[in-house]
Amino acid sequence: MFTAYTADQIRTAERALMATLPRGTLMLRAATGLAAVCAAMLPRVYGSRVVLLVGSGDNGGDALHAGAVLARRGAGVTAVLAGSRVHEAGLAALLAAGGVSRKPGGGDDVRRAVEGADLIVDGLVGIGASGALREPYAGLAETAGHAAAPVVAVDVPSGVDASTGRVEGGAVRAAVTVTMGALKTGLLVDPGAVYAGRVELIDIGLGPYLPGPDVAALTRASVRATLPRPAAASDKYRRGVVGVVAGSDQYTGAAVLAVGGALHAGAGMVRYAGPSRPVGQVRARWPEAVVTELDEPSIDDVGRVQAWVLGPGLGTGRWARELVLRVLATDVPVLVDADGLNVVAHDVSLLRRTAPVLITPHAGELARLTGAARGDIEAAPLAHARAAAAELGVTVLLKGSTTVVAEEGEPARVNGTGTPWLATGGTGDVLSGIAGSLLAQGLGARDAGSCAAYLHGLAGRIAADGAPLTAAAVAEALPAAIRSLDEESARSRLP
Ligand SMILES: NC(=O)C1=CN([C@@H]2O[C@H](COP(=O)(O)OP(=O)(O)OC[C@H]3O[C@@H](n4cnc5c(N)ncnc54)[C@H](OP(=O)(O)O)[C@@H]3O)[C@@H](O)[C@H]2O)[C@@H](O)CC1
Ligand SMILES: Nc1ncnc2c1ncn2[C@@H]1O[C@H](COP(=O)(O)OP(=O)(O)O)[C@@H](O)[C@H]1O
Ligand SMILES: [K+]
Repeated sequence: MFTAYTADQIRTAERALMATLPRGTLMLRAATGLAAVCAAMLPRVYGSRVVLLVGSGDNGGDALHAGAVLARRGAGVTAVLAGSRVHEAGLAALLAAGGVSRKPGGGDDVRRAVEGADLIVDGLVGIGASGALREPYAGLAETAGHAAAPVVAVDVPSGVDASTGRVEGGAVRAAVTVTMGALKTGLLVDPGAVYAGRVELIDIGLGPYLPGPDVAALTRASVRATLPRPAAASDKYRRGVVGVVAGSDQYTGAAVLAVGGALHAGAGMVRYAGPSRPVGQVRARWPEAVVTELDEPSIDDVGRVQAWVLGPGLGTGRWARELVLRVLATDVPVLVDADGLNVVAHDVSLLRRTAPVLITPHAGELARLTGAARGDIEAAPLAHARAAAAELGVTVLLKGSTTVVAEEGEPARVNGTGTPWLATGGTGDVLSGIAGSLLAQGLGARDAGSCAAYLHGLAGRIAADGAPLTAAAVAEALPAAIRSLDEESARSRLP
């Protein structure tokens, strides 16, 4: 499991560690690691042109010391000193190594240097930043964004709030973020995660001083350890039976896709219940599913299940409302998605029940549930998922380019295994089938949601492989995704 922390948590840990070490030690550890990542990104260090964007704090100090290392190896290093102050020891080290410094006000000089660079190091601000980038930092971030060279962000991309991932105004778009001591929450959640690129973690000895994490991200190993596997004595009932109440005569595909996700995620059996048209399609596509055609909105004849998937393509009329009431009245875990959420939006007290509830909204669906504006949710998904979990008393899986799973009293989980190719109709239906299947196999709502998001993202990558995917292909790629958990190499932008 990767763990990540807020800026305050990092600062407290750093202070405790620093008290045990000679002054300057931590920055030299950080700068040494940073220089190594930079060097590895250059075809050759000798003769390359490196531009450091340097702010007034220790983030700039890291960049300057790393620049000194690169200059000693023969790189031409130019530091653009953007702040009213500068880290004096860092600047002295750079100049002693043969680097040069410029002021951003120096006409076209700085722009030309940035545009002609082979590598740009963003040391404007780190965890000491507050609010939107001010000038001249904001202008430099924009200039760097137009340059051809890759940008390495020091600790966090400047303009991204390290604690929340919020971006007010502009921010540096990094190819790689070299983060010191521990991951920051803002590197894992949207929109910050989009700006961070690949994340490299430099160990500066902070580990023993860190508190419990703010958020966590599953790894291949943690998913492998959490996923239920059939034992020698398993039978289909003991592996877990999942019921799917989805689809309508208008939306038949959602039923097919949710059942497809459920079938490929390891449940012993999938029961599907719906009206005649989706029933026909589910039967034709998935002969493995046990299907009940409903003449009335009742689940009395569907048989026993260990968890329900409720909502994809269900519609929002009387039929749907009745089914939502009946499924939520059972005493097993329920996953509520899509139209199921649109139905309960009229009365969120329906979600208060003794057995677990996992809801899987995208930002628009969460907006309908909580009354928050969709744009506000997209700007701060973690905060909104947490607030919704507390307010509604459920586990919230908020979908997006990174997915957040929040449950009151627990560190939130974040997932970034997906690919933008997943932004296509029906992939959410597959996700609900996967998560419901894991609930039926006995995982708690937080584990079921976060493992489902992890596997869905991995299956999306396998299905896409650099080209458009279909939601059905994501369901079918799930076994390959589960098999790949045993592979050494991780398909992740995280360390
Ligand atoms: N502590 C440690 O042990 C270690 C720390 N390490 C490193 O130190 C970094 C933290 O350094 P830090 O605390 O000096 O803060 P930092 O992020 O450089 O910037 C603060 C200054 O920026 C400014 N500023 C703020 N907001 C702004 C805005 N919106 N727009 C423009 N300017 C803004 C403001 O300056 P002012 O405006 O007052 O001139 C403020 O004082 C950390 O991220 C890591 O890289 C590593 O070496 C490992 C060991
Ligand atoms: N840019 C993206 N990067 C990674 N995953 C994405 C991206 N956009 C969407 N997704 C994922 O695709 C799925 C879309 O689900 P949803 O919005 O419910 O679509 P639908 O209702 O069409 O099934 C979610 O799992 C979401 O996390
Ligand atoms: K930075």
